[in-house]
Amino acid sequence: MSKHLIDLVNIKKEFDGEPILRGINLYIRDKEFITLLGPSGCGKTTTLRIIGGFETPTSGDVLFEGKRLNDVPPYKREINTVFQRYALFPHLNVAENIAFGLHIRKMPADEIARKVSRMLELVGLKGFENRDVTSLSGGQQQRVAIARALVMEPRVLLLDEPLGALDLKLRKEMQFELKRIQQSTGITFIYVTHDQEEALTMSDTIVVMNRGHIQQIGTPTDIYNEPVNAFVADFIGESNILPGTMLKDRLVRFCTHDFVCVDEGFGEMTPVDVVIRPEDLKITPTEQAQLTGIVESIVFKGVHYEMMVRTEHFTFTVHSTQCETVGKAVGLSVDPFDIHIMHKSEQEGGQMEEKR
Ligand SMILES: Nc1ncnc2c1ncn2[C@@H]1O[C@H](COP(=O)(O)OP(=O)(O)OP(=O)(O)O)[C@@H](O)[C@H]1O
Repeated sequence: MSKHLIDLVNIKKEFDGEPILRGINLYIRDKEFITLLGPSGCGKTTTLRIIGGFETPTSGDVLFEGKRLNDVPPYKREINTVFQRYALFPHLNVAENIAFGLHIRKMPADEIARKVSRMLELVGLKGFENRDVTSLSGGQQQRVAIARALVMEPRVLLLDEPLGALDLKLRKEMQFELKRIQQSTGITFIYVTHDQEEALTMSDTIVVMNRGHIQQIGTPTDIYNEPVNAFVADFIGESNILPGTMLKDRLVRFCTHDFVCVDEGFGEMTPVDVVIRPEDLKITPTEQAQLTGIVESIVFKGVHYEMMVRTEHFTFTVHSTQCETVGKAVGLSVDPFDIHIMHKSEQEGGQMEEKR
């Protein structure tokens, strides 16, 4: 999994003079599962459509194995797409839907039958070949749509929020299925979602986007544990983000106290964002704690309790398996390894870090 399959080189896109992509630089490796993740409107779908050839960039190049792809029409690209609203042909049964593209290619019938059968097995729909597609559940229909795209044996599959229309339980199942399908076929998957959990579960690489900029590229662990700025930290998981000042290496001040941290490389007296995940704050007896506060609210979240703890300068979100009581004075402690220091978030982006 090392070769660059696709390169996006300084891609810019404007709609009616409005910049939507502001210089996207990204390489995609052969056989990887890469996810474009970001809030609604950040430009994920536009990026995907440019890769698919459904949209032309205002400037910049799309390369496929080093060759410029800009002027190659979608049907000549070794790329296929699965959309959120899987447009299946309602008058064709499951097998006929999957076989459709192969018929267009005038493939011999026995070969088509073999490929369709393999696809039905791959997506877990063996025995459904003669079913009317309109009689299938949403998840089953989406499997047919995926099989229909995969049977064409593209090098790359583009998936634009393909699970968006499914309920939560089915989504989880399909996430697992898609990952398995991607691994067993070795096809490069470029996946678009605004759901951070989905991105963390499925991807080899996550590209976090905001307002037409890439904010960070990395593995799920990198992105979760080492977000480059407060935007990524906040978007990828709930976080406490506090204004702070770097006093000197490994000493940061926030909430008027000084804390030891492990991050370094910031100048003295640099204003920074201090990011602490809710699960990294430990409730401790007040006399031993670094910070003290009052529990303002408690919500049971299934696996943990989410508590808001108001200290003198900041209200922290704390996740704990132990339930406190509203109004109680508690202490909060945090390990130096769990204090993440970031340069002040540049909301317009520009800050991009690649770690892979
Ligand atoms: N054909 C178009 N004409 C004009 N504006 C467009 C066009 N396509 C997209 N846009 C605008 O570009 C911006 C980015 O859209 P895009 O669909 O790429 O975002 P996204 O990150 O995929 O969001 P979502 O998750 O909501 O689909 C939006 O503001 C959208 O309105």
